[in-house]
Amino acid sequence: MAGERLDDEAVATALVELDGWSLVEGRSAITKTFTFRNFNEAFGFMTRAALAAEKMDHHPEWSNVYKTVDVTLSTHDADGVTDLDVRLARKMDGFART
Ligand SMILES: C[C@H](O)[C@H](O)[C@H]1CNC2=NC(N)=NC(=O)C2=N1
Repeated sequence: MAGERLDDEAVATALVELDGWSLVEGRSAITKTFTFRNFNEAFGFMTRAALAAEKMDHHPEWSNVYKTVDVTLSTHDADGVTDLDVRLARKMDGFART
């Protein structure tokens, strides 16, 4: 279900089309800090992302402080970054723009 783990080079290629994501040092995962105007926007983003994640059956590691949301994506079943992470990252970027 989760698909193949991408190697670092494939992840780097995938990161090019994403906005502001980077590779986590020391593990196969990608990360981004989203900063919003206020808590309401941050939590609205989390709500949309949570519903999308649940629909995909693919869940983020994340934390929220006031108007920032720190997100790390990795596929635990594959022990690394897969296409699912790239797809969820793309959706999150879309939710953050609206
Ligand atoms: C049983 C269930 O489908 C799996 O445990 C799913 C749930 N959500 C998941 N989320 C993430 N990020 N990685 C996974 O491997 C994963 N596996």
